[in-house]
Amino acid sequence: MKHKLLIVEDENSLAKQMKWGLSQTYEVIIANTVEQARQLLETGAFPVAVLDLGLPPAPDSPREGFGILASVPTISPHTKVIVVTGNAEQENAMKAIDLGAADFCAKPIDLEMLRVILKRTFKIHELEAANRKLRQACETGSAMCGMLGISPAMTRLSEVIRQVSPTDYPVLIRGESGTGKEMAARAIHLLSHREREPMIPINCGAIPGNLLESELFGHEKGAFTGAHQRKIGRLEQARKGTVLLDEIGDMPPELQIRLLRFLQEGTIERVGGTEILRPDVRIIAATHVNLEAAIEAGRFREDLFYRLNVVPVMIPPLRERQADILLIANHFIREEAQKLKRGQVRLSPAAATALTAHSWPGNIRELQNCIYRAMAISSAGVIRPADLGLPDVAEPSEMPRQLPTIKEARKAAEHQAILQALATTRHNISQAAKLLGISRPTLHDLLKKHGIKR
Ligand SMILES: Nc1ncnc2c1ncn2[C@@H]1O[C@H](COP(=O)(O)OP(=O)(O)OP(=O)(O)O)[C@@H](O)[C@H]1O
Repeated sequence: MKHKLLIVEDENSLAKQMKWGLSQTYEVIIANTVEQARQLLETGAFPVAVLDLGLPPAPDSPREGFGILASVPTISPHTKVIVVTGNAEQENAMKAIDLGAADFCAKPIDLEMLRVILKRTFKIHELEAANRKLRQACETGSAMCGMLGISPAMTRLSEVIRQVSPTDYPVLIRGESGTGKEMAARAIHLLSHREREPMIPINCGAIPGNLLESELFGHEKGAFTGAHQRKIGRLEQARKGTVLLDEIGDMPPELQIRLLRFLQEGTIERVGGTEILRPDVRIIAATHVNLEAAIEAGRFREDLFYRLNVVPVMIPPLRERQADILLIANHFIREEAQKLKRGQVRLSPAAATALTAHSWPGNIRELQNCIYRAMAISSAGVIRPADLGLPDVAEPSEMPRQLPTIKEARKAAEHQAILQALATTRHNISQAAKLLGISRPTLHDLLKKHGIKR
């Protein structure tokens, strides 16, 4: 389904040209007047709007455009606005950004440029929508901003996240691939005072060094060949929000110096610019590599490491939080069943055992893929070990590093058995009690003892 795009433009020929150029990607709707624009925005159906500032009755001044822009937070708070300005109206563009526009595009419109800006703006809208969803999950208290987990390791992690969120300190999140580092960063953002502003993630390993520089810090028009327009970098764009620097270990050395300067002095300059800017953003960095080894090898600056590592947050691998496996697996099953419009789907007891016995080298992402695959091939609403691609009975691949005491082992086994029974019976207490060979009241007592919520 195409995203809806509102274009507010009184010049018919220009409106038609934009519609013609963008209709393949977006469902374009044109408003020629301020009144039409307001009515369409009030429907709340547009993630993004392109707004010409000069509109009748005053087409030669930005007055009407600024008027609409200022009312967007009230009439359609989630719509991102890209303003269109005359070529010589840099000042209006900056004022529009100040009033809350997401970006700007100069006339005459370069459709290629507009496409790039639109793609980015729709992406930001999408990220913010995901943030809102998670915030709702936080508010309902069903999970730590979507982060499910009942294992002791997750309980400790939740505490650290709650402590660090309200501070403005940089945070370094470490953990293996797929353990939930980005999710933890979102939780920190959502529980901070910056929650209503965007959290913008950048994968430092996926963008070549020179592009990463202007992506992060922005550039001025003419800063290098191909820099046709000023570009606002992510640090500026995130205003009052959070920037997540994912795979920070892959950041090139020259950018490490610029980032260090920002962390020390709070200032940046756009590439090719001289203006000193002070973006108000919080930095969260994440890595799955051993940064100490990268420092040793001369690939990562030690001074930057200490600046970023003010609060270290470690996400334990899934194999160290066995109690979470069935909880998270069942969550993915429910989510996927809803998406695929399937009725109830459950794990067979053997599948539940196979899931908990597997060592999950790819962590939660591997578990997620495994469940999605199983949902695609399983039939009759039951997932069996073969659907998961797991052996019927799997031995743990590693010796535990630290042996639990008998008391701890009993408690963990009890906890695990209860979770399995609940997962198998889809939380039917009578059936779960029967499976466990205990009475319903005893099971209720045990649920309370283990802090397991229905
Ligand atoms: N505790 C959790 N509860 C539910 N879902 C989770 C949890 N942790 C992670 N996920 C889900 O697992 C997937 C991987 O998480 P995420 O992208 O945050 O991991 P990551 O460590 O940042 O991965 P990578 O190192 O590959 O960037 C996502 O789909 C996320 O929603």
